[in-house]
Formats: sequence, C-alpha cells, structure tokens
Amino acid sequence: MPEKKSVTDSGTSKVGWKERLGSLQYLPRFFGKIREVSPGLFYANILARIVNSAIPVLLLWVGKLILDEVVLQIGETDKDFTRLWMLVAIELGLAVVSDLISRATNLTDTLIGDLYSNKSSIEIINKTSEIELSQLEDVDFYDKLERARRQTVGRVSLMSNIMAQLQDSITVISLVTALTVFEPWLIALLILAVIPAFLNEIKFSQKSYSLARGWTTERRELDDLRYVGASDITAKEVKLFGLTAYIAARFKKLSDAYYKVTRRLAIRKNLWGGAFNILGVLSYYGAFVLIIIRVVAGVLTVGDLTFLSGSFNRLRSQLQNIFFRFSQITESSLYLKDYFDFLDLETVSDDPGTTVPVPDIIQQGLEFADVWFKYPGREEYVLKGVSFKVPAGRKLAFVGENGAGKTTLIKLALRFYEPVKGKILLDGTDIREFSKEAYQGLFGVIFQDFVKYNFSAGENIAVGNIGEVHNRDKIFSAAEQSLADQVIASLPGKYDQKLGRRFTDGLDLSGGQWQKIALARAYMKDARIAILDEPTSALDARAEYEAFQRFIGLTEEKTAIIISHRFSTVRLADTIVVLKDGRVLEHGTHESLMENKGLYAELFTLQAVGYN
Ligand SMILES: Nc1ncnc2c1ncn2[C@@H]1O[C@H](COP(=O)(O)OP(=O)(O)OP(=O)(O)O)[C@@H](O)[C@H]1O
Repeated sequence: MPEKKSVTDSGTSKVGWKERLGSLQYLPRFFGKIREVSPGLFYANILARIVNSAIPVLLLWVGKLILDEVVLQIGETDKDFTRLWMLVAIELGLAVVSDLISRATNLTDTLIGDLYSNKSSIEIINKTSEIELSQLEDVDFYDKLERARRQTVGRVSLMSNIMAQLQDSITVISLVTALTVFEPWLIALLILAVIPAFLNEIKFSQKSYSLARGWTTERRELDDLRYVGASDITAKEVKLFGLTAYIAARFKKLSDAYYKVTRRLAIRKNLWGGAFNILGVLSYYGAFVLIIIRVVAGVLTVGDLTFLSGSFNRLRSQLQNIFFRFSQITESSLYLKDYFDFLDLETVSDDPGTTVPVPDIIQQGLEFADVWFKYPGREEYVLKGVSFKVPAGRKLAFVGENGAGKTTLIKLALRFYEPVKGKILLDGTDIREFSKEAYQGLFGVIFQDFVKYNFSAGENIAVGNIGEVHNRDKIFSAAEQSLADQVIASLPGKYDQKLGRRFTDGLDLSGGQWQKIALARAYMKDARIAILDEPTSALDARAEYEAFQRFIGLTEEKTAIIISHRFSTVRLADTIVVLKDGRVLEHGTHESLMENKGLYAELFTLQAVGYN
C-alpha cells in the first residue's frame, strides 16, 4: 500500500551511518572509471581546481593590502599611488585568472560528465546482456536495474562534487592558516557555528536516500504509467478505451502519495536547516563585532578588519559547502554502491568447466526426455514430463491452446532456463555439457514478440545475423525468401528506409509487414536449427501458408520447430506435437493425428469448419 509507506516503514531501505560511510569505499573505483574515460581532461580538471583553490585567500589578502594602502595614502601629504595601483592590478589579474580557470573547470566537468555517462550506459547495456533471462524476468532485478540506470545521469555530479570538495578543502586550509595567524579563537567560533547545520544535513540526506530507495518499485510504476499515458505505441488503445482519466488518476494517486512523504521531508529539512543557518549568521556578526572592537582599540588595521571578516565569512560559507557536499557525496556514494552492485551482479553461469564441442552437423536431432519445469518462484509446473524428438533435418510443429507451454519449451530448448527434472539432448549429449554461447549459436529464432527496432529496414533484417549487416546481397536474399522484399519495394527509402514511429523520418509498417521483415531474420543466418514461434500470426492466411511453404522448402535439410495456431501451416510439418496443460497429449503426422480423432483432429476440424 504505497499511501501508507513512509521513510521508516521499510526496514530494508533504512540506511545507517555505517552503510553510508562504507559506501565511500566505492569512490576510488568510481574515480578510476572517470580517469579511464579521459586521463587528459581528468588531470586538467584537478590541476585547474588546485590552482583556483588558492585564489580566494590571495584575493582577500590583496584586498587588505589595498585598504591599508588607501588609509596610509589618505594620511600622507606627499601621496604616491604606485604601490596602490600595482595592488589593484594584481587583484584584477587574480579575478580574471580565477574566472578563466573556473570556466575551464566547468568545461572539463561537462566533457568528462558526458563521456562518463556514455560509458556507463554502455556498461549497463553490456551487463544486461550477460544476465540470464530468468534474472531479467525477476522484479528485484528490475529494481536494481532501475537504480543502476539512474547512476548514468545522476552520478556525474558526484565527480564535480568530489573535485569541488578537494578545491574547497585547500581553500579552507589556506583561510584557516590565515585566521590562525591573526585570531585563532575565530576558528573555534566558526566550527561551533557550522557543526549543527552539518549534522542536520547528514541526517536528512540519509532519510531522503532511504525514502527514494524504499519507493523504487512505485517510482518504476510511475514511469510505466507515464509511458502508457503518453506514448505513441499506446496512444491508440488509450484513446479508444478512454483510459486517460483512469491512468491519470492512478498516476495522481501514486505520485501524490510519494509527493506527500517527500514534501514532509523537504519541509523538515529546510526548517531545521534555516534555523541552523541563522546560528551561523549570528556567529559571523559576533566575530565581526569583536574584530571591530579590536580595530577601534588600534590592535588591528582597517585592512585587517576586511581581511578577517572577509576570511571568516568566506570560511563559514566554504565550510558549510564542504559539510553540505559531504552529505551529498555520501548519499551519491550510496547510489554508486547500487550501480557497482549491479555491475558486480553474479551472472548465473551453468556452463561446465570443460565443454563438449557442439556438433558441426546435427546427426540425430534434439530430444526432450521427461522434462519437468516450473518458473522460478512459482509453485505449479508448466511442463510435466514432456518427451519428444525433433529428428535432424525434420520439421516439428507444436500445437496447443494458449498457455499450454509451447513458448516455454522453446525457452528451455534455447537454455534460457534449465529443466527442474529430466534432460534435453542434442545428438545424445545433454545440452548443459555444451558451452552455452556455442550451443545458442546453433539456433536461428524468431519469437512471437520479436523486436521492432527503430533502425532501417535493411538493419531490421540484418539483426538476425548482425555480423552481416553490410552484406547487402545477403539481406536482399533473406528479404526475398521471407517475402519482405515486396514490402520493402513499396517503401520510399527502400532498404535504407528507417522503420518505426519514434523518429521523424521513421515509417511504421502493418503487423503483417513487420512479420515479413522479422521472418527474413531467420534467413540471415545459416542456423542448424530454426525456430519460428508464431511470427506469422498477423500474415493473411495465404501469405502465412506461402511463407511456411517457402520456409520448409528453403530449409529442406534443416531441423526446424514451428509454433502456429493455423492448422493449414501446422499440417506442413513432418511431426506435430500436441500439448495440453504442460503434457504431450498426442504426436504424429497430420494424417495419423487425424485418424486418431483426438484433440488435434477436433481443433483441426473446428478451424476447417470455420473456413467453410
Ligand atoms: N516468465 C514467466 N514466469 C512465470 N510464468 C510464466 C512465464 N512465462 C510463461 N509463464 C506461464 O507458463 C505457462 C505456459 O506459457 P507459454 O508462454 O509457454 O504458453 P504458450 O503455449 O506458448 O501460449 P500461447 O499460445 O498463448 O503463446 C502459462 O501458464 C504462463 O502463465
């Protein structure tokens, strides 16, 4: 129940001091990564900040000298402004240099930030590809992915913050040294004034991280609702079903609940922060009064007054910055921990140490031997003792009602999941004994929910074998085989026509046209085993029949598994396996199954009657 959730509700999302300071250990790794993206920019940035860190105290000191010189010259009858103008020139020079260096710092910050964000996005893409499908379908995993994704844009400021911290620390050291020489007691006063604000800052940033973390799932839901409510892909249904108000209301309910807790936190943080800030201001004016008294008493000069009060004020704001940033840094480091946790996520590797080489030519075929399977975290079995063979060079079709387990069989055959019991064998060898990569490389698969890439038509075909993306002839021939060539011929940009609606120059296709493009992917690769999981459901009956006939003809000596709900297509297969509730109900050729008068014959007749 999101409305009831608060910062303290979720025990697992509470973050203590230990975890907070512990997360600082990720900073060296983080800096290592930043340095890697551009060592030149990285060191230039550090150098610029070090140089700039000494300028504030120099500016204050020259300011003091100017003032003392002015006072001196007022009292002189024989005035000489040489030294005064020289000091003003130095002050001007320092101000200009400081400004230029600040700009250089900003520039390098931006450039390194962009490079780092690109690099970490690529890292996330690569890491996601290493992760097992079973992990990808896990909710906890998605929360981790969401937190990691936020690092790519959000963590760039962490670098500037740490660099700025380094710079400000040097400035503080120089100011403290200066103040200690003149008035050491000012330092004590200052620290007393700043510490409460610092502790307050730490406390609230800790709470805000806990809150954000505890609400990860809800924030993901908000993103999802935002997408559903405002996307070209969903617009058709949302408009037609009149879902806008419903989606907006759901969004509002959830976002209001989140807003309520964040508002409460923000108000409390600012109220306390404001109160502690006043303490800092009071301490400054206290120090100011004390310095004035000493100037009037003749112990300090007017220049000393501006230098000391300036240094004190600067030191106070600088210390506040440092403390404030420290809490930001520890908070960002906590996110960094999430990011590295994601990168370090163990990918379940069930490849045996030594692997059997995959067969060059499949001799016997693929066999499911008493395979039982249930999805992780689920109680009920989806496959219950499934056994069948796909002999080499033959075509096998799965038939079965929705949810019977057809796609699950494919996922197991492809080793996206492991059977709970039983074995899957290729040429008599348990498929777990092959290297997963080499084994999966044997297959050419088109899924029912194939991806429509916002790429060109040619590239959309080439994804079936991306190494051949520049092999135009191969792409043309694949398109011809899947009948996609007719679709492409009608596109203004032909094979270079960008597809999809995401971009202005993109052009969307009909469902069946997309399927023809996707089907061409199957012809891009000389796969040993082809799997077509209903990729032709949107084709008209004639086109589907033609597509399958071509497929079977063109892959004559290839092993293939086909899933289709159209019996005119299914009957073309050598063997048909009828699944029901995770079990093989019948199997055989179209003729033998018809003779059997079982479920297949019943479903076939039902569909045939429908066409009469
Ligand atoms: N990732 C998953 N996690 C948990 N259960 C799943 C998952 N994918 C599928 N299932 C369940 O497994 C069962 C079989 O699903 P599967 O997709 O294999 O059916 P199918 O025969 O291909 O159906 P259809 O003809 O509708 O495509 C269904 O009950 C489904 O709810």
